[in-house]
Amino acid sequence: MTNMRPPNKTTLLKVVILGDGGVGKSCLMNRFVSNRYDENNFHTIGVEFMNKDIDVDGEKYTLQIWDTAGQERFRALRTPFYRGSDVCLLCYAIDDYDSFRGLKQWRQEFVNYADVKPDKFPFIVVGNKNDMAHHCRQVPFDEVKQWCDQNTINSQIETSSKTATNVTDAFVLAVRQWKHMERIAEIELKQNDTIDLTKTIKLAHNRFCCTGGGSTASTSASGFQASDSDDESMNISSPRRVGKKQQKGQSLTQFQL
Ligand SMILES: Nc1nc2c(ncn2[C@@H]2O[C@H](COP(=O)(O)OP(=O)(O)OP(=O)(O)O)[C@@H](O)[C@H]2O)c(=O)[nH]1
Repeated sequence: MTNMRPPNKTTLLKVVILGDGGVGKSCLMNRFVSNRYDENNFHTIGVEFMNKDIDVDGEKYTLQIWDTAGQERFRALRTPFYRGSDVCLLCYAIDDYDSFRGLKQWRQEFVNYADVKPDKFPFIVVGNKNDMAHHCRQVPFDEVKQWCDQNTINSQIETSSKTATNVTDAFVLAVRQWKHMERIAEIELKQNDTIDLTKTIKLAHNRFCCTGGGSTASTSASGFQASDSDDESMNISSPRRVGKKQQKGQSLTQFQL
């Protein structure tokens, strides 16, 4: 829980950057981590990651930033790395309307492979290349805001990796948005703290908590929906669990108490 956080503790956050090829994801990461900008960047193949320590609102974070390949042909190489992310930056370039239109698909791909609930996960929408001349702009800021509102995303920023405008701010915003979602998750956990014995509980077949077909009432009396992900996500006090949902095609056993 964040309010029980020991002083000087560093929180590790996995931040994944998604968006069409060429919108400037690698440049954004390199500018933020190394303060470098390369006009002639190569396309990313698969994924790359870099760490960066940052203080936000008096707390220490290590951001593990995952830069992914935007080109469609690398889809199978990037998607396995979405799982376990804490924040997702959805990037477009302000001079490329198609890259903005593509955000819907990027968000969906992330939701599917990271296995999170879209309205409970911290997404940040980043419009890169805002150093471009006014006449080059294809994506109005207001239109992006409207899209964000419709998709329950409340963080949006324009950046330029070239001129280093708002780059750090984008990552600070990401941390703040993560923290905001954590607080909401904590509140929800507290509200759901009492066990409702009349409620139908779904448990995944293959979890250790319901071995033998899950017929024991005591396992399901814990009052939570089991996740199919790693053991860390089974920690009921972890707000991260709140974003989990059933995996595609997974069979469920219904337990009626
Ligand atoms: N004007 C301008 N150009 C930029 C900016 N950021 C990146 N670029 C240009 O866009 C090119 C592509 O940037 P990358 O960071 O490689 O793009 P990417 O999104 O990582 O592309 P993939 O690896 O294919 O997914 C760079 O080589 C730069 O020439 C920016 O802020 N402003």
